[in-house]
Amino acid sequence: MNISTENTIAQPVGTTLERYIMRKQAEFPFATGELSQLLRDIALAGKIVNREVNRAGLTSIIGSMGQQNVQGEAQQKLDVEANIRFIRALTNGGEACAVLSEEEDDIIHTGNCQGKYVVAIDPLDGSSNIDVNISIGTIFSIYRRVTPVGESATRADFLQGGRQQVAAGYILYGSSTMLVYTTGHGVAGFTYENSLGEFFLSHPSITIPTSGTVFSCNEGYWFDYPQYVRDYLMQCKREGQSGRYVGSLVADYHRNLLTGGIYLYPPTGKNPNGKLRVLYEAFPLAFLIEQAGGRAESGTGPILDIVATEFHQRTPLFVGSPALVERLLTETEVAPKEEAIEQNHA
Ligand SMILES: O=P(O)(O)OC[C@H]1O[C@](O)(COP(=O)(O)O)[C@@H](O)[C@@H]1O
Ligand SMILES: [Mg+2]
Ligand SMILES: [Mg+2]
Repeated sequence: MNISTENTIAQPVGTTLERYIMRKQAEFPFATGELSQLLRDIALAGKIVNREVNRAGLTSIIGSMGQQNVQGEAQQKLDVEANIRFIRALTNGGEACAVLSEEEDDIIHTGNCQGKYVVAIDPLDGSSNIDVNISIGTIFSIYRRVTPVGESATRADFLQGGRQQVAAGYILYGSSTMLVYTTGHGVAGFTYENSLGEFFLSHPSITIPTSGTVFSCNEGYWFDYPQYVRDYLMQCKREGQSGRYVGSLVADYHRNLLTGGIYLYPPTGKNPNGKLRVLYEAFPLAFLIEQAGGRAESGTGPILDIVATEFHQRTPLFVGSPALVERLLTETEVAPKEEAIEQNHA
């Protein structure tokens, strides 16, 4: 039987994440395999969380914990479970010596002092969407530690700066589940095949379109947005661009990454520093978007240039197609018809 007949009768299932990671590792002669193992550990926890997300309505996993996390936000049960799953996988894996999680006040020491890496993670992104069956995600950021191997990790390991990330990515629990990551050599995406229990390479080299016609932000805060953001959005509307906002950062970001667009979480009167967290939301997504040819800014400079001094520090975030981010930052003339339009709707 020739190859083409074979492929017709039994279609190849493709490249697994496991094989892809091994191949990539082989391209770097000095790689030890530890970062590869760390990525596998994250993928494993992602599979477990995916299982819980898929049956969320059938088990007692939906709903609030009735408590708040360190940032004063109501914790959902799945926030707590995802946090446990990722920390456990990273602890059992052995490559990460410490983890910083959105759900924890301080860093978690895994007990693996020989581990060369630290991981900052948003275990469950889009918490408000858990109970209503809408896409949610996980975001992760990996650094090589700066403290000596064998000792406990410290704040310095997590506060190195976004440009020191060695890998970053996210898992999107959407209409299909995807894992998208970068190690600084482009961006690859993998789709989860439930029946085989494996992520398969589905998007070998992701690049974001230079421009697009989608803006994603919570327009409920319109009157609290800075003038330059409102000017930009008015311009988008005059041009007939589309507004798309899921309310899960990972989902909004992923759509714009594939189709072109801009995600905005500006500073507001209530949250002058925005809402999103530097270390486990903005930094990893900024690293990844730059690797995909996009841009991520805070309004005062590139996200990756932020000097973070606190674990749970926040930042405004404008991220997406480079031409759209550029336009937001440069074309900020006051829109002449804005007042009139607002009065019309008063
Ligand atoms: O409801 P808002 O203010 O539009 O905020 C939505 C944003 O908040 C987040 O839910 C914050 O993330 P967490 O769910 O991890 O706290 C983002 O995913 C999302 O983009
Ligand atoms: Mg989040
Ligand atoms: Mg979260």
